[in-house]
Amino acid sequence: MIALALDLPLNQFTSQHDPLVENFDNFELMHYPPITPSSEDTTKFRISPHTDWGTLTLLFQQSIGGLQVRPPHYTSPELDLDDEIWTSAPVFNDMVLVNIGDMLEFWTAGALKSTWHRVVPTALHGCVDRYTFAYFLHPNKNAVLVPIEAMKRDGWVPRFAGIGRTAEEHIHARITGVHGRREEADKGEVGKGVQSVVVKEVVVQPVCKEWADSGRCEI
Ligand SMILES: O=C(O)CCC(=O)C(=O)O
Ligand SMILES: [Fe+2]
Repeated sequence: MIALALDLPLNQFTSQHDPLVENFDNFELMHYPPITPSSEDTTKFRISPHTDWGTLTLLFQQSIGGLQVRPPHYTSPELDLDDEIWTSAPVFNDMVLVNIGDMLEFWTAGALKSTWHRVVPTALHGCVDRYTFAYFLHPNKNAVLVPIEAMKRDGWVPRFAGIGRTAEEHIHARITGVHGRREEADKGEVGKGVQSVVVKEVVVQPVCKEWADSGRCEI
């Protein structure tokens, strides 16, 4: 459908996602324990701003909320994540939320943007466990990350230094960005996993008396 929408050959992307070729697809179950009133985490991101590394991410969420997205108007690798207006993503228990990842941004020369997103604490995070299922769809690990000929355009500034790298090289670069030494990482790659940034405007409010007393409450 994405190929169709972009007027590209219908196998443009499916050919890069061959089930017989090794890839980095993974399926994660994430658990965010309730935040207790005394917890320092009440002022921090639950997941700091990042983009996903693959082609698409399918998110199966509960109605707890907390996921926010950044409007996709950036053009420069010099991102200022602090001055942005973030929009809360709607949560529908019976729907799948689809995020565009880095690979599609590479291939479409930024016409499709890898969605910046983060998870912030909301009042409900003080009361209940938050669970998310995420399916991270990745291309063949030897897929090459260059803009598709028909999508090339002047003026596109790639966020990553790695135009022409393979999907596997991109994943390794991003892992280094998150877990490795910062000076070895591309600028755009520092993000997910960096838990030390404080969100000053977000305060978790107790939504029920029990929570204020015990740190847990019944919904
Ligand atoms: O838990 C969520 O809602 C988002 C998780 C996420 O962005 C990720 O794991 O990449
Ligand atoms: Fe993500």
